[in-house]
Amino acid sequence: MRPRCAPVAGLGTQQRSFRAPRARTGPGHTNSRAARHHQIVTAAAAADTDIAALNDQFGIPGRVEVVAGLGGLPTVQLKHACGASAEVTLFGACVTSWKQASGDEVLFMRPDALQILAGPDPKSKPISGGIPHCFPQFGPSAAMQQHGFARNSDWSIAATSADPQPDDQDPEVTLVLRDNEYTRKMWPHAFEVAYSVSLHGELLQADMRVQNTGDKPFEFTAALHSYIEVSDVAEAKVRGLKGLEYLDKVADPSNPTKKKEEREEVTFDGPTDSVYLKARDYVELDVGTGAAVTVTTNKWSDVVVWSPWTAMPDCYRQFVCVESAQFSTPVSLKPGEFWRSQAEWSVMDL
Ligand SMILES: O=P(O)(O)OC[C@H]1O[C@@H](O)[C@H](O)[C@@H](O)[C@@H]1O
Repeated sequence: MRPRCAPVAGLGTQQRSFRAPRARTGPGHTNSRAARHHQIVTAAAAADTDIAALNDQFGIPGRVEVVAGLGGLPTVQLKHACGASAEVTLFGACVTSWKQASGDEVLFMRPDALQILAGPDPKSKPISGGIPHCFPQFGPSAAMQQHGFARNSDWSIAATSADPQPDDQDPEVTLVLRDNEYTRKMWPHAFEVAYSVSLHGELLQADMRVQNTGDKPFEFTAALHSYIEVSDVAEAKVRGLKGLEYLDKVADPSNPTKKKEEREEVTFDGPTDSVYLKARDYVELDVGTGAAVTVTTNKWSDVVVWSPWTAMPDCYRQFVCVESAQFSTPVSLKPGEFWRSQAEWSVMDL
């Protein structure tokens, strides 16, 4: 990623741009074709993965398109009027691309990102890279895959939208995942996760809502596992963590050591796997090109910083994960209750 030419509006803790909750329209509601191209497209969640049919149902010309994305996977492409774009796959609801108006990619896809398509069981491996999910656990645990099943599941499109004002065309997609036979085998709970991804100029926003739709309480942990491209891991620095306690998982992930971060800037000279507890709502990653990626959150309690170092010899120099997580305090939901959290990423010139 090269530095951007101009600063992005809405950076930092003072200029949070989380929007008011948007009412969700229930199943069966579909707008006329003309109306939906101007405002909101909403429909019953589509399980169908036929790309053309999905595009016909949810596409908004010039702003939202369902395409064959990474590895041919059905993917929702968001395009902002400023030239920025993002892509979200239905498999895993993974943000596989986020580009600035210049065309520069911000996220990193690992070379093994497409392993899912090669294996005999496509649900055995998540997409490695971009912004995948961890739900209902930020792992590991014996009960299921390392970071839960959400990133190994097929999500459905619930709605797309693009605001009609010429200067505020913010494309958005909302994907949903509900419990099903596959999830109940590992986690016997009824739930719905709604996940909205939107572009506001060059800024990327994600809004996650988890609801308990069953008749017994459950607990979960979660994360947005963002892989961010850096010029070289040795040049990368994470700011905003000083003074925080963290769990150092490098020596033994299941028995981490608690430490206190004394550094103003966290740098990398070996494997790093740290969960910063009760973190602030703003952290930035200096990517070493004269730009930083900022992460501003609402309700995510922790920040994870991960570099595999030479455990991934082909790619470790090219990325750092700075993740927004809910790990130190698992969320408990009673029947009918829901939890919501948001994160936004932007690029800032230094
Ligand atoms: O599942 P992925 O995408 O390969 O990421 C694995 C890593 O994810 C990080 O969030 C964890 O802190 C690491 O312990 C783990 O190794």
